[in-house]
Amino acid sequence: MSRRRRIGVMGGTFDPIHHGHLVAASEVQAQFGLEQVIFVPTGQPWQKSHELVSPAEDRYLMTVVATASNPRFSVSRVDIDRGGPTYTIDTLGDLRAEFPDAELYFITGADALEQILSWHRIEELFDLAHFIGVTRPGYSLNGAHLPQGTVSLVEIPALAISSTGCRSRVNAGLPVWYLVPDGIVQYITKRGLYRPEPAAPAAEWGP
Ligand SMILES: Nc1ncnc2c1ncn2[C@@H]1O[C@H](COP(=O)(O)OP(=O)(O)OP(=O)(O)O)[C@@H](O)[C@H]1O
Ligand SMILES: O=C(O)c1ccc[n+]([C@@H]2O[C@H](COP(=O)([O-])O)[C@@H](O)[C@H]2O)c1
Repeated sequence: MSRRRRIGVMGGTFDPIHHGHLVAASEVQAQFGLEQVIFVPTGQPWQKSHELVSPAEDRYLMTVVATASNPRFSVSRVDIDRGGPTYTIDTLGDLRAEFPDAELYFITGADALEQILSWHRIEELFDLAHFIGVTRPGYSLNGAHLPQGTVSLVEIPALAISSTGCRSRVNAGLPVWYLVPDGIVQYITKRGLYRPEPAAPAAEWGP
């Protein structure tokens, strides 16, 4: 009997996307034999409403640039195009409609997994996808608070990189080479992201 297609979903704010995200997706892809991993940049991440988040189009384009070289990676606009606050229940609903014959594997770092019970309509989420928690330096990986059988815990190479750290470094004039892919360093510079002065709105982009 043939196995159902397995598709990974890597949701994130990706402000900016960094090698921690890419290694997590790559490791889970390999360990679970996923046909592809779809990166899904958030629209408005409602639990970060107190934080200044870069325009969705910048985060989307950085995600496209960072994943372009891996044939098993792709990027979805579902959360951005839906508009409003992003809830994973909607992300998974849209992706299930797009891939009705696939099993979905939603990838989260240990920090996100700790908070998952605060997510919107959490009790329904576990019916839509299998959850994979990956190790992240500074956080302990534990699924004891979650219903049995809903989450797999996976050890990945430890990369102590965060988007917050990358933004702070750019803001302080420090390099982010090798923390993010080369194209992302160039994108950040070109768009003036994370500098003390705000970036121009996407509508004002010139050639
Ligand atoms: N270094 C890392 N190792 C493992 N997982 C990570 C790492 N960085 C982020 N993740 C996971 O990737 C997903 C998306 O993360 P997100 O885009 O919020 O990045 P972040 O670095 O946590 O950002 P910020 O510092 O702005 O909160 C989350 O599930 C998060 O736990
Ligand atoms: O559904 C929710 O209520 C919910 C709350 C917080 C985070 N999430 C999702 O978790 C993923 C990582 O989010 P973040 O904020 O750590 O970048 C991303 O896909 C978010 O949409 C989802």
